[in-house]
Amino acid sequence: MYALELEDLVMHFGPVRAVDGVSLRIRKGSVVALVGESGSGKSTVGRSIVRLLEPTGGTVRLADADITHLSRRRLRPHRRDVSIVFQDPAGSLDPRLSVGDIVGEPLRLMRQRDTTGPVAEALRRVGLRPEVAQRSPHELSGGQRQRVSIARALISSPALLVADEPTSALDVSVQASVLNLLADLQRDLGFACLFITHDLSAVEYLADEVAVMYLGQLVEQGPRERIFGVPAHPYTQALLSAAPVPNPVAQRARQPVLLGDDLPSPIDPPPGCRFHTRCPVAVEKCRTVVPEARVIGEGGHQVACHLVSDDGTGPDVRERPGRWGGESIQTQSNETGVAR
Ligand SMILES: Nc1ncnc2c1ncn2[C@@H]1O[C@H](COP(=O)(O)OP(=O)(O)OP(=O)(O)O)[C@@H](O)[C@H]1O
Repeated sequence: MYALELEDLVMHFGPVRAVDGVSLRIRKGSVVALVGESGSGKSTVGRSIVRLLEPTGGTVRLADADITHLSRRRLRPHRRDVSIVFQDPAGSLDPRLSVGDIVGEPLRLMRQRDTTGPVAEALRRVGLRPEVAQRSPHELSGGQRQRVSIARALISSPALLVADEPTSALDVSVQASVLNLLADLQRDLGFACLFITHDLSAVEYLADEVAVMYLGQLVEQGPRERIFGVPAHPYTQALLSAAPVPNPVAQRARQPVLLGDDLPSPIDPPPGCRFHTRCPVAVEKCRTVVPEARVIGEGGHQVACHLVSDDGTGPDVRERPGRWGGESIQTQSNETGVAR
């Protein structure tokens, strides 16, 4: 039933607690977006799933197989279960190889000898002509290179694709076409996808579910309509308030909640709720007690916040636009969480 199950995933780099207890499931054929600001640990989750990293703790299960600590050799049979597309196609494609060799490599690693036909088909699927197989990746544009990495990722028909900011290094003019391509391929081929992104409009367009990450942990997850319609966590609300909307009139009327300060260091995360140092509505409990994730609504909508009640009601920080964070919290919020 699930293409991916993460249970309490932990990934530390020495003292850096990049990922600190992430539990997430992706149903076969569904798209889950992983959002959160830069440095929250999204790429580290992605790299752990494809086992470019060996997790410090927890479990990674692909199509029912626990791959958390498998050796390179024992991972080989699971290559068909998952592929990854990186942000920067220039950095992820070996310039010494032809496009054909790059796209066909996953099949060769699975001991398939003649890859010409599948490579041509994979290129066609991503909108490139078969002749591109003879070219070198550096002769291609950024958008074409990203199509090559998508062709390579999908040639083995993986059950799960991890797409790590697949369009954010591209020229704005080609971002939409690559995003459309991914959406079409996902619909036609039916793979599940973990879509890591900053771009909330892309999330609304592509994702079935959304998981919101803050400083190594998930603060909220659930169906897309719930996350966009009734976001419960103050961090999710702040993220949504700052995202651009397509309508320029609505855009001008919007007043974002600006989170002051930078993301705290994952070396020494704040005690209690990790978001409390920047939260406009934090109360004393938030500074000391770690909030557990609880289901608050349909579709498994979960949130980890003391201030949200079991039926999902709670403060909406979008009613308090402006700049928040750092010392301002100490003086602007009181014990009931109401700003003075
Ligand atoms: N190999 C590493 N060694 C030490 N620290 C690392 C390593 N990789 C990532 N980190 C740290 O882990 C934290 C999470 O990084 P990660 O790249 O996963 O975040 P992210 O949410 O994907 O950010 P971005 O959107 O900028 O890619 C950051 O503080 C980062 O500096």
